[in-house]
Amino acid sequence: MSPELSPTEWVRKQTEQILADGTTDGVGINGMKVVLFTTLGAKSGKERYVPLMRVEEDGKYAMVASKGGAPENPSWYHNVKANPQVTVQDGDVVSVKTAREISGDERAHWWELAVAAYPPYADYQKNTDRQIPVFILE
Ligand SMILES: C[C@H](OP(=O)(O)OC[C@@H](O)[C@@H](O)[C@@H](O)Cn1c2nc(=O)[nH]c(=O)c-2cc2ccc(O)cc21)C(=O)N[C@@H](CCC(=O)N[C@@H](CCC(=O)O)C(=O)O)C(=O)O
Repeated sequence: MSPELSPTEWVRKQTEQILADGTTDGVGINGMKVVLFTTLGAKSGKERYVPLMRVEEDGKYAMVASKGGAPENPSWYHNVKANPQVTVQDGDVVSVKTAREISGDERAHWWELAVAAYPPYADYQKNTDRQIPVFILE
């Protein structure tokens, strides 16, 4: 059973391209890199593809639950909380990592990395009083 694609058209298309190419290298947003995560549904138990911006340091990755600055967290946030084992595809390299939500100074460091990788994150945070959750995968 292969993981579910997003019901969101543009996201599904990017995921399909990654799967067809066998690498994330051909997909991006305004030239900024994307990584393909696979999460396990908290309720459905289904595997789900979740492409996110690439935020990486020393082999560790962040998952930034921005959802464009929406008032609510993305559904995948609940999936990762419930099932912290997440598959990561960066380029053509696939690994399985464990996610944990971060806060305080650790989050501040990774937020800086995230905004450097994808500046719109700063605008998304301005647009909502929800503190955008950040996971680290290692
Ligand atoms: C649309 C919805 O997606 P979502 O999980 O809310 O996530 C919304 C977006 O964050 C997600 O589409 C991201 O991939 C969008 N996205 C980014 N989203 C971000 O939040 N941050 C990013 O940096 C980001 C970058 C990005 C780059 C490329 C790209 O193509 C997409 C990108 C969705 O997939 N819903 C499904 C599944 C819902 C689900 O996961 N249900 C869980 C239960 C969840 C629960 O317990 O509430 C289950 O199956 O058990 C559905 O409604 O059927």
